[in-house]
Amino acid sequence: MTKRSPHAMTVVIKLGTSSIVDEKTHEPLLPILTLIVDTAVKLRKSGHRVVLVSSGAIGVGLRRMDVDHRPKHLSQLQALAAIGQCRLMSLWDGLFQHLEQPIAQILLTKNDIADRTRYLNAQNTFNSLLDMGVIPIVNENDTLAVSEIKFGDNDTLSAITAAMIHADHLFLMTDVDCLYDKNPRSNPDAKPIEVVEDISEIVADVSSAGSSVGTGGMGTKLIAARLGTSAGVTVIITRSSNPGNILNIVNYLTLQSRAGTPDDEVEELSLIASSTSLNLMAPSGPSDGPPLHTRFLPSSEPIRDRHFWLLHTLNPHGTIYIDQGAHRALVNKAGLLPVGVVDVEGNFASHEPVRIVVVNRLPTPGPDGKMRGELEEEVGRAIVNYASAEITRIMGHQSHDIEEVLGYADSEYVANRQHVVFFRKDSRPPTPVQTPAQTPAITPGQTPLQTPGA
Ligand SMILES: N[C@@H](CCC(=O)OP(=O)(O)O)C(=O)O
Repeated sequence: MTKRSPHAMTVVIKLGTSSIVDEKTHEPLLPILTLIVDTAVKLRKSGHRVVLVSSGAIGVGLRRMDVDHRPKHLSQLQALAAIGQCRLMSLWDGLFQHLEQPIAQILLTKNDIADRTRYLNAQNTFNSLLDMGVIPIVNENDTLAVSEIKFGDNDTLSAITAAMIHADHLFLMTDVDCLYDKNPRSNPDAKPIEVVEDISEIVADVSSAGSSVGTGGMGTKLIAARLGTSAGVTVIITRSSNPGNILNIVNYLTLQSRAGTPDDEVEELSLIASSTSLNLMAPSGPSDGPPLHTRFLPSSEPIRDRHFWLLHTLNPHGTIYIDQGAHRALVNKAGLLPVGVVDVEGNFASHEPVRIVVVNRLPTPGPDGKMRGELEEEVGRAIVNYASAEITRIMGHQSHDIEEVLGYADSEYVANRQHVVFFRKDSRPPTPVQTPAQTPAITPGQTPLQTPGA
């Protein structure tokens, strides 16, 4: 087992398909992979815990089978992923082997972690591997995943992984340095966005699509940033062709977080930096400081563990509409009583996750100033004590009537308070990923962000 340094950070590095294989030839991009391996091992040697989230199975499979284009059929994609994943891992293992760094493969589907026990098992396995000094390499289990149980893109998978293991930093490596306030290609005065404090305040131009072999793009990175920061992870977008930036940024952030700590500790960190051939005092960015990147600051009230799991890893099976009184009661820590339920949608069983939507029946002025009779807002998620058919029968009733209505009463609550979780402003789930042409701005707000591709 490796002894943990007091300054050890847990760092997740996500590499998309376009950083792993050439977009046209699908040949592995060995220079980038080698530099990532070098960086990951240096981080390990500095005492940090490292997880790689590596796409590329389908890309490597395309090369192996000499197929030019990503096929449309799911079973063909899954077959290519099965072919490519073992070659991808053998590529990583070969490179890490040179530096005597053990690795492990973890393949996940959303279904694997929707079950609480399996989620905890995955978390324990990650922790054991990290304690053993191993670098886990994660990918979606493409061969098994169908749309209902898919994370969909590895940006989201990396954010869920980072949240699960309480990572300090998540690096989303991409083909641009950072986000800009304007498109830098057409606006020479475009300024890099270095720090994003509140992701819900920004409008993102997400027209930078993913590569022709991957599924992600800048839109999914912002979604991942929202997920990661809500769980207390600092999310960083930086250029994948220069993985050495990761070391500089981690050391910069470590020093920054220890500002005001005794000199001997800072000296120790500087020694770590110099042992990894870094000169913290010599900036490689455009101004004093770390290399160019966009850093999304973590929430000061992170949603972790059970609450994160409930909000983000479960696909809701239906919706319960509640009135404002029930909402107030939930906010004040009471359970959800049937009397506060006004409608039910979907077909779900007891103990399944559902959306909680508050219905405001009082006429209220809409954003355009016009009065609206009814406003609905999804406020959170819950695991219910009753099935949809049962809730439809008991809604609007007092709890003491449940037995009379159903013939039995398993609980006085439709959902116990500890099984209800509310979204915070920064953690509301995003709308499903759409194609770039359809993708709207992520959140209405003040600051437009752009990428050079936009
Ligand atoms: N799991 C898939 C990759 C998913 C995907 O396309 O992710 P990305 O390249 O990050 O947009 C694979 O290994 O090919």
